[in-house]
Amino acid sequence: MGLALNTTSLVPNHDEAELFKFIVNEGNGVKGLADSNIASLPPRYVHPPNERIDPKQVIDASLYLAKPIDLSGLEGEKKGEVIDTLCGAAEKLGFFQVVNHGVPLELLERSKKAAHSFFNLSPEKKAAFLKEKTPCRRVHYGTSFLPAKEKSLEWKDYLSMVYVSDEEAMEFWPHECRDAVLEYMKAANKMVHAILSTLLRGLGVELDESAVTQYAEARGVNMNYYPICPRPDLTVGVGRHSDLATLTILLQDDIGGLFVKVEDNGWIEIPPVEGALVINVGDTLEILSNGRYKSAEHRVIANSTKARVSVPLFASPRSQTMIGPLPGLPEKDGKTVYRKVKFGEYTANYFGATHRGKKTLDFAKITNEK
Ligand SMILES: COc1cc(/C=C/C(=O)SCCNC(=O)CCNC(=O)[C@H](O)C(C)(C)COP(=O)(O)OP(=O)(O)OC[C@H]2O[C@@H](n3cnc4c(N)ncnc43)[C@H](O)[C@@H]2OP(=O)(O)O)ccc1O
Ligand SMILES: O=C(O)CCC(=O)C(=O)O
Ligand SMILES: [Fe+2]
Repeated sequence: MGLALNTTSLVPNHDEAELFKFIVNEGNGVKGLADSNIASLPPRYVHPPNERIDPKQVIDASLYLAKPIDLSGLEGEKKGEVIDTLCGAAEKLGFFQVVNHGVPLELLERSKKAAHSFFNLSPEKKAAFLKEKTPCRRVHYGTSFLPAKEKSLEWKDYLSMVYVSDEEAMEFWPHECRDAVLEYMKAANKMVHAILSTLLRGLGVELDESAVTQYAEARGVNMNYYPICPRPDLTVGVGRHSDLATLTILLQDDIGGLFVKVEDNGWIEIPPVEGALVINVGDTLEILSNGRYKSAEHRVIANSTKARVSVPLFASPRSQTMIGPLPGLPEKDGKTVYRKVKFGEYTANYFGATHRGKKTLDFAKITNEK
């Protein structure tokens, strides 16, 4: 369907329902809107000023962000230093970047290209993966986070793929990206295990290898697409949130726009570094660590000159796995910050409400600390 857009005024008076149908229900996405050469931002994309980043809030990243960590050091004589840096970064900011991570750089390039290939498909082809139409509930395409519940929409389309088996992925994931995504996901396994094992052991409690494995045995990959935006200053790419999983491994391109919250309502940008992967602590790891490692609040801004892609890989427990502070930690810490919850229940709560910073953690937080 074509969409008649008023391209003259700053915030045109679109018919909101028609716009929603075009973007969300018919699967044109925000890319479909951007491709119709809008010169201004529809009101549904305008976020309140307190949800946008004021440049005055942006702080020098080097005050908080460690230099990219060379993971090859985990196997050499500097092992102790690398372990301390990883644990320190997870504790202080909850975000860090890694290089020499073992994932071939050529695969990172192919994964970013695969994301462009998928989002450049015709709206009809992408719409075949909408939640209501997809032949497999573990793969779906969408826009924003929870469009039906959100007052203001995010300037982002996404494809979400939860991995269960090669057979399912080969049959149901979009052909344009499935091979690169599967290879990327598998090539990252060793790194994911090494980072998680290091962080959990850094907590100083007894832990066997199977415990490390069970907290990161499930895999999901998203591909995010942020089209060129006429007014990035008025909207958001992804709203303030913390991630659900144990660890997120984020592949970003060279455009930038990912910001992490620090003290006093300041925000730092995670700058694109060629060949590096961004790692962040998710809610699950904050819970497992009894609050020691920080599931940092982050968000993405849109861009007025280039379309951005990112490919987050989520490592999490299976839905039936119970998550709570690791045995021995509450005793060691002298307090219990989180209760035990089934990961599937935590997931349902996470996806049940719109982005609201770190509020998702309240579901498992013990309010009167014991
Ligand atoms: C979009 O904008 C975003 C997103 C985000 C943040 C994103 C994330 O952090 S995503 C993290 C990964 N994604 C998810 O977990 C998606 C949420 N999950 C679900 O909706 C469901 O878990 C499901 C994927 C739809 C599966 O549901 P269901 O089929 O009901 O699952 P189960 O009953 O648990 O399992 C059925 C069956 O399958 C087996 N199984 C399930 N998962 C796995 C797995 N990962 N690996 C292997 N096997 C699996 C399970 O064992 C069951 O088998 P049975 O034989 O027992 O039947 C942030 C910001 C944004 O803007
Ligand atoms: O695009 C990015 O850089 C981050 C996206 C994100 O935070 C997410 O998908 O959870
Ligand atoms: Fe995120």
